[in-house]
Amino acid sequence: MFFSSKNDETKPLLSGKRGTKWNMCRLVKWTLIVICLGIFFTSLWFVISDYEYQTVSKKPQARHALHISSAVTTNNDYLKQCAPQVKCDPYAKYRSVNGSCNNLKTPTWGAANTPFLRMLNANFSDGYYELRKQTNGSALPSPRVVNINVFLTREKYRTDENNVLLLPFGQLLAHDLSGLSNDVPENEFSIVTDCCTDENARKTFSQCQLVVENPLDDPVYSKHNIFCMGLVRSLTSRNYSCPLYPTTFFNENTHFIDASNVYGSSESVARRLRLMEGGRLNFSLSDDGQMFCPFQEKKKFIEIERQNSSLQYDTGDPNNGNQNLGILVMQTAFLRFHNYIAFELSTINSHWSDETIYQESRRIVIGTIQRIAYQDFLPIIIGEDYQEIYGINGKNIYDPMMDPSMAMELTSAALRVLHTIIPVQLNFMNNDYKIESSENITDWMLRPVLLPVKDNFDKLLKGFLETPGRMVQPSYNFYISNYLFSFPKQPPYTGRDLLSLDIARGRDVGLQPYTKVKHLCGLPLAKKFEDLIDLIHIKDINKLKELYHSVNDIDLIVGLLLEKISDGAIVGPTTRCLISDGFYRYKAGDRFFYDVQGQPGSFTPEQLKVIKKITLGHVICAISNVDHVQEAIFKSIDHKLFSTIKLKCDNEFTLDFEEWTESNNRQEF
Ligand code: HEM
Ligand SMILES: [Ca+2]
Repeated sequence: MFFSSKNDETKPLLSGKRGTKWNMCRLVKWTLIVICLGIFFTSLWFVISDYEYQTVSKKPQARHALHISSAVTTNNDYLKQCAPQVKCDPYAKYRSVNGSCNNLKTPTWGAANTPFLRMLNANFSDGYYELRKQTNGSALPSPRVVNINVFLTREKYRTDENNVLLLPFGQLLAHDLSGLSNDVPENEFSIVTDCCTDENARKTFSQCQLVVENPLDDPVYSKHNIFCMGLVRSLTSRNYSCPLYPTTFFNENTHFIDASNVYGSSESVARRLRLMEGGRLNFSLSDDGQMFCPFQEKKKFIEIERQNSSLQYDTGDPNNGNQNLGILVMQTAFLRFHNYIAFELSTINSHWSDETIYQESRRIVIGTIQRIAYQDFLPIIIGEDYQEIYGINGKNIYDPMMDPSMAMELTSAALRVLHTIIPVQLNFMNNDYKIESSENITDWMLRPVLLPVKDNFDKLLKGFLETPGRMVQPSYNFYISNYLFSFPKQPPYTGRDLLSLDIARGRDVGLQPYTKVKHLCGLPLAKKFEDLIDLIHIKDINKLKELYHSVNDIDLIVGLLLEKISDGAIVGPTTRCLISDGFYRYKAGDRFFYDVQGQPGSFTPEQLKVIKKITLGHVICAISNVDHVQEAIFKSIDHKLFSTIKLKCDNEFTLDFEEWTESNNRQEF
């Protein structure tokens, strides 16, 4: 209205070159015009200032000097060439299962089956897909040789102030944020090919380019005449009918922290995992009636059949849910927690539909995981002070300009630095703090058969809480460095080396070498090996000199593992920089983040207060028979010395969902 009247009124003024004769009529007319203009400009001022206020709050948050940004020009190619048209409901209260429509302007941002973000351009020797070479054109050293010479023999058997629980929670988080599958070579009869044993495979299948050569003097494998580790390359966007240049990799899981490994990253998986009754998730019962993820028939496992168990669980993360007993305990814990909340909510609101209970419970579970991730987990990894300075702790920092995608450098290198905390064994402990047994993690990979037996779930949880974790150090434990996924009913040395795998994966996805990423993080550029002295010990620099042609050839994860640990953190500065960047973006780029206000999916302020109080201790108390937990849930506390620090579940960790009562008129459904 206002603008159209403005247009009408201003027309004569703009084209006003007619002769003037001042009369009463004109005076009245001009007085009116002046008044109108006054009103117009005053209103315009208010509109502009309000608009400015709104746009300021919608602009990217003032980024701190520590923040980094992607320097890649091809990140948006997917949007231009392959992204589907997605229609979003801006008023939807619940996040979609596949993560789309979180960002209303770029609906595919953060959705499952969309590309990982690159912080630096891909580094392939042909610019497209071939593995990186050294700067002098020669092949990079075998990842196994790098492990043997730099890391393998320096393991320290020291324990940490953090407990083992940090590990499975960290892994749960890692696989919530990221999923990249192997591109398994199959022959024309769909039979999986082993790149090591099949002579022709290495020539025929490009996927086999990643096989690792074990040296003749390998301390473990050579004794058994094993000179090849059959690693394969990852699925690329081409497998999703999206040919991008250079080769681009898709995240199969939603990039957000949204418990996608509990609920699935697609509608079909989410539907399969639901009971469709009482808002609950589907489950199976063990012989003595305990709840577990649904049992599923042994399924055809990728690569070679390495699972020797008929039992597998169905989870939202088909690739990793059964990987080891630790992550399975977490999968089970959050499945139970969902069903616990669903039961509580259905008791309070007996008229709610299955859908409402499911979505509301899911929203609480996701909020809980996010809260634990940012309040309890992350400060241990990057340091409390740094997290604060970086701006990660800011409240309600949603920024629609923020790309929430997982970075390739983070998932294929920096987050994997936490593989150093994997211990050899997991302890089964009873409520009297007695270790009843211990099992090697590597003996039970993809074999979850131990979990539903007797009280093993509770005993594992208690063991996680009470066992000091492995001290972070530049070396993976010996078992995980040699015996990962050994063949069923075969000796452990038929397994692989996780560190070789991590180095190889970095090359597979085209990561830039360590020095370039370090520089992106604002740290000094290195021209010669000696320039690394600020962060890497001279002894290690000398070892690297023997392996790599130039300082600018060092694999990213190799440099990250060798960096001196930063104050207050358990990782070095480049790892910290990449993790901080990621976790800032997964928060600021998530419209459904639990503390975001003013969105259709926001918790009420009263509900938010409840969410902010739910710790992993509450979750453990709600879903297990563990009866005491410590408030600092990831800290290892000697129960003999500090028995009073352990709090009783019944007294201290009760949950109350009264704020979700519909009759409170706080909710509209
Ligand atoms: C017992 C504990 C763990 C084991 C046995 C384990 C093992 C593995 C294996 C075998 C892979 C696949 C490697 C590849 O093919 O490239 C992997 C990937 C990965 N791991 Fe771990 N891991 C563990 C814990 C953790 C933890 C605590 C973190 C970090 C908090 C972590 C972060 C990652 C990440 C980010 C990936 C890449 C995920 C993807 O995109 O698919 N892992 N891990
Ligand atoms: Ca996710």
